[in-house]
Amino acid sequence: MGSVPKPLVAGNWKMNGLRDSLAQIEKVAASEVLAACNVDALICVPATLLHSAAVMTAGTPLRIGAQDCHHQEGGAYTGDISASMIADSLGSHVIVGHSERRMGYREDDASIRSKTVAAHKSGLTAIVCIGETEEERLGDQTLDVLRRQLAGSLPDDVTAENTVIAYEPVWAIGTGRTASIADIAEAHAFIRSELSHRYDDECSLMRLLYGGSVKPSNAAEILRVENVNGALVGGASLVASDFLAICSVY
Ligand SMILES: O=C(CO)COP(=O)(O)O
Repeated sequence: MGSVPKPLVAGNWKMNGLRDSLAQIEKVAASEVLAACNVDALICVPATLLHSAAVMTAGTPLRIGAQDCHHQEGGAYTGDISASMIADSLGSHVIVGHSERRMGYREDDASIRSKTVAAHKSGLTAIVCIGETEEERLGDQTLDVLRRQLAGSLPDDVTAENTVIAYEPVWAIGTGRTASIADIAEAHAFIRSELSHRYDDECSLMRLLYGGSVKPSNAAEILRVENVNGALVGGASLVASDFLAICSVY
């Protein structure tokens, strides 16, 4: 049985950041704090900044990724970008199935699965997001939702290198509310067990990130939970010092 890969702290800038925000990327990439951490660090920027950020961070420990991709390589899909465009812009990862896209663009598990396949075909690591709404949690449906999203969003041939799962309870995103430590532990143990039913030992060790109001003040407690192998960080990833403080838990 292999060992769990190095933890990953991934930032998701969402629809934030103009060219002058690249200064934050530069600070993170050049930081001695980051060089001293035992962590993989990644920031998923808007498509407009992807290539500049990737060029700026070449040769540093910081990787650059995108926030969504189309499932097709190319074609008549106005406004979309493909996984091969992300790879061509030197991005290494892409987030798929974020709840803001599941809800805002009605993306379903099948379309997220095709995006994951497209990401892998272009050599990208897919960060596949899952998570329950507040209504589903209150209705005691959390584990059913996670089981359904995992089953539907993941292809059969994933590996621990090309796929990362991000558990983001929808009600904890951007709200300042985090799930309780017990709830995070339960969800992550459940996800790990679902993976181990479906995949071989090596693969079921893929990284599981927690996301939802992670910030410097709560990161240490959350990242210490068993089966939490890193974080997907929204708001706190926009400021280099906050992002670095989260990375430095490792
Ligand atoms: O959605 C998130 C990351 O993908 C979490 O966002 P916040 O950290 O701002 O709550």
